[in-house]
Parts: sequence; C-alpha cells; structure tokens
Amino acid sequence: MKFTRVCFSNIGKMLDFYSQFNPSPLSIKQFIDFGLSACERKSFIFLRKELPVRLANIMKEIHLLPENLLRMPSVGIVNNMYVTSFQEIIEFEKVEVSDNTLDKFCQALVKIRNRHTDIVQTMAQGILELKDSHDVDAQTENSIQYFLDRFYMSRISIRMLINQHTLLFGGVLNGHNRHIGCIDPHCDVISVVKDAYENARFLCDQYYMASPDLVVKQFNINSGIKIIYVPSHLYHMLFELFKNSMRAVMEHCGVDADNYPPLEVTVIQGKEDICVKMSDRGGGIPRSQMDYLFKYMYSTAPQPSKSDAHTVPLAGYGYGLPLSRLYARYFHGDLVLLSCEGFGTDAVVYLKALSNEANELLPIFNKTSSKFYRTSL
Ligand SMILES: O=C(O)CCCOc1c(F)cc(-c2c(C(=O)NCc3ccc(C(=O)O)cc3)noc2-c2cc(Cl)c(O)cc2O)cc1F
Repeated sequence: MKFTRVCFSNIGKMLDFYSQFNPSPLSIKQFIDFGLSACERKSFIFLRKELPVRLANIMKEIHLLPENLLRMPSVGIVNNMYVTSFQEIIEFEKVEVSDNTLDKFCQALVKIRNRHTDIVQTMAQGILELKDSHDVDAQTENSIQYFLDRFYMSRISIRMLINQHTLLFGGVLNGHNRHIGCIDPHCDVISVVKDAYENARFLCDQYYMASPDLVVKQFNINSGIKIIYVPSHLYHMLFELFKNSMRAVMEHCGVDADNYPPLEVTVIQGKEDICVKMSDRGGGIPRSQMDYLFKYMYSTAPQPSKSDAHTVPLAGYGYGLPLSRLYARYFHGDLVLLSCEGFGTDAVVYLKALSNEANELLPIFNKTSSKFYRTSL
C-alpha cells in the first residue's frame, strides 16, 4: 500500500507542476508552417511538455467536479485513463532524444489516442449514472455544462496534437499526399458540404424512405471557396446539421408527403469569415426549447444499442450539436442556430478565413475557472 501512496503523491506533485503552465495555443498557420519544415525532434521536444500541460490543466478541473459526479463509476474510469496517459507521457520528460526515443514516443501517442477513443461515451455514461442516482440541481447542471465544454475542447486539442505528430512522423500515410497531417491547405468547402449531405441523406432514406433535396449556392467568389482547415472537423459539423435538418423536415412534412422542401446551403467568402449557412423548412423549434439543444444533461439519452441503431439513425448520443459547436469554436469560429417556430431553422457555421487568425481556443485551469466550480457547487 505504501508504494501506491508514494506513487499517488508523486503524480499529485507532477500534476501541480504541469498545471501551473498555461497551454500554448497554435494557429492553423503554425501547424502548417511547422508541418512543412517537419522536424520530428522539435515536435517531440514541444509535445513532451505541451501534452502533459494540457492533460494536467483538465485533470485539475476533473478533481473540482461535484462530489456526486466524481463518485460515478464511469467518471472514475475517465479519471484513471487520464492519470495513466499523463504518467506515460511524463516518462519522456528527461530522456535524451534518440531515434529509439522518437519511435517509442510515437507508439505512446498512438496508445494514448486509442485509450481515449470512447471517452465521450464513457463520460455520457457517467452523466446518466448521476441522473439515475441523484437529483441534479440547476447549479450542478451548470457546472457540468461548463466542465464538459472545456473537457471536450481539451480532448479535441490533445487529439489534434497527437494526430499531427503521428501523421507527420508516425510512418502512417494520411491518404492525402497534399495534406499536412490532418490539415488540407486547399479544403474545398462545397465538396465537404456535398459529402456530408450524401451520407446524412443515406441514413435519412434508410429510415424515412425519402429525403429532402439539396440546393447549394455560393457568394463573392466565382472559383471554389477554399479554406486551410481540418476537413474531418468541418465534415463532423455539417453531417450533424444535415441530420438535424433532415429529421425536422421529414417529421414536419410527414413521411407520406409528395415532396419535401429542399435544404438550402449557402457558402459565403468574407474577408474575415467563411460562412456556411444551412436553411431548412422543418417547422422550426420554439425559442424556449433552443437552449436544450446544446445542453449535455438534456441530450444525454441512453446510448442507442448497436442492435437498434438502424431504427433511429438520425439520433446520436445527443452530444452531436454541442460537440459540433466546440469543433467550430476550436479554431475561433462558431456555430449559431436561428429557428423560427412554424417555419424552419437556419444554422450558420462561421470559420476563420485567414489561417493566422484560426488560433486554437484552449481551456486554461486557473483561479477564475476554479472559482466557477466552487461558487457553482
Ligand atoms: O443527437 C441527437 O440525437 C439529435 C438531437 C437533435 O434532435 C433534433 C433535431 F434533429 C431537429 C430539431 C428541430 C426541430 C424540431 O424538432 N421541431 C419540432 C418541435 C416542435 C416543438 C418542440 C417543443 O415545443 O418542445 C420541440 C420540437 N425544428 O428544427 C430543428 C432543427 C434543429 C437543429 Cl439543431 C438544426 O440544425 C436544424 C433543425 O431544423 C430538434 C431536435 F431536437
């Protein structure tokens, strides 16, 4: 038992040490510039400090969560995963840089990424365990909402750093030779829109035996609107929004309607922003219900079991929209909904047009964030 105590107090000291540093946000331009020069040693030197800093910052917040939530089995599993991953990374803190070290580091990153694959579901399970065992008052719900936005944003940022390093140096081909890691320097926005639409339409056809058409328009530029961005992030947001719009239109118009009002997507090239506006005639949702769409507590539905996944394919774990907004905000964009009850809903994804302005938005553990938990306990 003595060994465990010593080991635990050592982790506590290391957490205190690394959490005193603020995470260092990188811009898409910095990711690209670094990726073009592609020096594995420099990346290793940066990540063996930055990853523990980002892990420690969010782990300190996990420990500030309401006791009731912290005690939930699934939250304990999440915390242990972070402790294990933190320990594995700080092993590289002082090792001398050799080819062998670099290989071992890449392997460690892949192991950590795999360990954390299902964290969103595991955390959602923890929320369900809390809802099933305790009454959750408004203050606790607020601190959970605040925490999960920061926790999932932190996770997006850590996976971005790991993916860039393993794709650039891990010997794994990313399947797109012109991409820099997971970033496409010439991401064609309308191609991603059409990709997301076709895949959402496939699910819609499966369940409703029909689906609304798509009308795409673009403004302010005749050639294709391009952005330096992470296509998988843009796809994730658009796929979610298409699923929601299709569900609203099919439910509003009824499955036996002759035809369905098409979804209209407008892509606009601005000086500062690139906007993707998705408009549907799905009957809209009352203002009073809008906030619930982004609430983790209200959208934590029991996970669709694999067997009946084909029954309600457009419904996910309920986290689709809050997570999509985090992806938009991650590089200083946003995702905004404007619904008119009785008519339909517009969803706008704002993206930074300039890569040097597309900076990571990272949660920072400090007195302000800690105070939030204490006052809202
Ligand atoms: O992750 C998941 O499982 C998907 C979780 C999400 O599931 C939803 C979903 F796809 C679509 C809607 C919905 C409705 C609706 O449903 N209107 C009918 C009603 C009328 C009254 C009231 C009320 O009075 O409470 C509620 C709904 N109207 O517009 C939207 C709508 C919502 C979003 Cl985010 C969007 O991007 C596009 C849309 O057209 C609501 C969802 F919630």
